Amino acid sequence: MDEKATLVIKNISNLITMKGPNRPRKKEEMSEIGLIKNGIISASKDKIIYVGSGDLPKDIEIAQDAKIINAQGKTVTPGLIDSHTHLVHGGSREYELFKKLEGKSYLDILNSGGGIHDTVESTKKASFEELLKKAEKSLNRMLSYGVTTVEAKSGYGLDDFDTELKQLEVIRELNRIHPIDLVPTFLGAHAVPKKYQDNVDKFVDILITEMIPYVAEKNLAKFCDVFCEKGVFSVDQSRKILSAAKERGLFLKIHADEIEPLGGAELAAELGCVSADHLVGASDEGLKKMAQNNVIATLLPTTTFFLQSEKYANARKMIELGIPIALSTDYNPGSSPTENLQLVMTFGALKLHMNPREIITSVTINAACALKLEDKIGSLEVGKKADMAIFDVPNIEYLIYHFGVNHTQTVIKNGEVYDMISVS
Ligand SMILES: O=C(O)CC1=NCN=C1
Ligand SMILES: [Zn+2]
Repeated sequence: MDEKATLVIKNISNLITMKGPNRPRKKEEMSEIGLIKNGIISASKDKIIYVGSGDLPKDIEIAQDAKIINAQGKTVTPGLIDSHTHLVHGGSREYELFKKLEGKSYLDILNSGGGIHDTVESTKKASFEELLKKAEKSLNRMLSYGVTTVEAKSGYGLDDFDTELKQLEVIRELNRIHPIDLVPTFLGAHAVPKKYQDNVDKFVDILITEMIPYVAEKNLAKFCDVFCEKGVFSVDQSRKILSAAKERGLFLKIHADEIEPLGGAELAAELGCVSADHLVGASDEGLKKMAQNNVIATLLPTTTFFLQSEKYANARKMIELGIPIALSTDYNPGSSPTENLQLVMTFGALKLHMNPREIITSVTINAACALKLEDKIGSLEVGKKADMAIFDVPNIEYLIYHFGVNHTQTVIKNGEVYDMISVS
């Protein structure tokens, strides 16, 4: 073999490879995680060159300056993937939490001019540098949780296109300077701007004729997303926006049926969205159509928790129907102010009743598929990116069970080693 090993992780008590087809895993496949006991994995620079058990084959030469890590008693997984975040934003909305505790709903606050509109103001006022520094701090936290790829949306400029573009340019700069790989999503249709409250269709036209063509032409986003929700964008308006984006070559995502069962799941199936996200209120009909059209369900249980709802997305029904599940933080200042994807995994168990293997699948290969990156990441197989997390836990069950703390010992990103302090 001509590539020298620059990294070897050996004596891995639990090596979770996620070996399998490079497509969204569904039903029982979600419980097949490619576990190797006493595993060994090796990389040459940023690519995986060997995965197995025991020792490296004799024909693999180890470079003089290779990093050798002993993972006895540890669990190694593919780098975790957070496939739905509002990473780049100004300000914060801690005061909103206490309004909700007084009984105000998320939509009450939004429709009375607060919520997303407050973050729009803060993001508009924030400089490029301030947004970059704030997002960089969150990315460092995400890396510390074992996350190696993150989707990041615009959506706090709305009709102020310069602010939408500022967000997308911050994401592009973060991609250049930070180890984590970011995937940009245009979410100009995140809320109806105040000045278009009485003429929503006018704003829809501006999105379709001006913003989306520009974002697509400048290659500033891979996905287009829309907040399809009662009092935000209707199914028809969402259809127009996403259809225009599809015509311009963007892949599609949709915030669907987060609070009210509007028909976002049905629309996701109709348009061939890569993923439909939230789905707390999704209809049985909509879920069936998603299954028939291979739409991934990206579930965001910490959002449901933070909105103090007792009704969680019906993950068990979705898995039964054959819908692939991804899990994500939905990190944002209003409804899920946490970067902790490990905590989301615990919610996957306690609130979505998923088993530990389904949960690992949902933050690795299925999340990679939700970003159309399954050929590069999401499993530990020869030729894929050397993106891995070493958790200081005896097995994946412990990673999910001992919650609210950070179990990461080391993160490997593109073959580079980032040691974290971890107390299991
Ligand atoms: O409130 C926010 O800033 C983010 C969000 N968009 C749709 N649901 C939550
Ligand atoms: Zn969201």
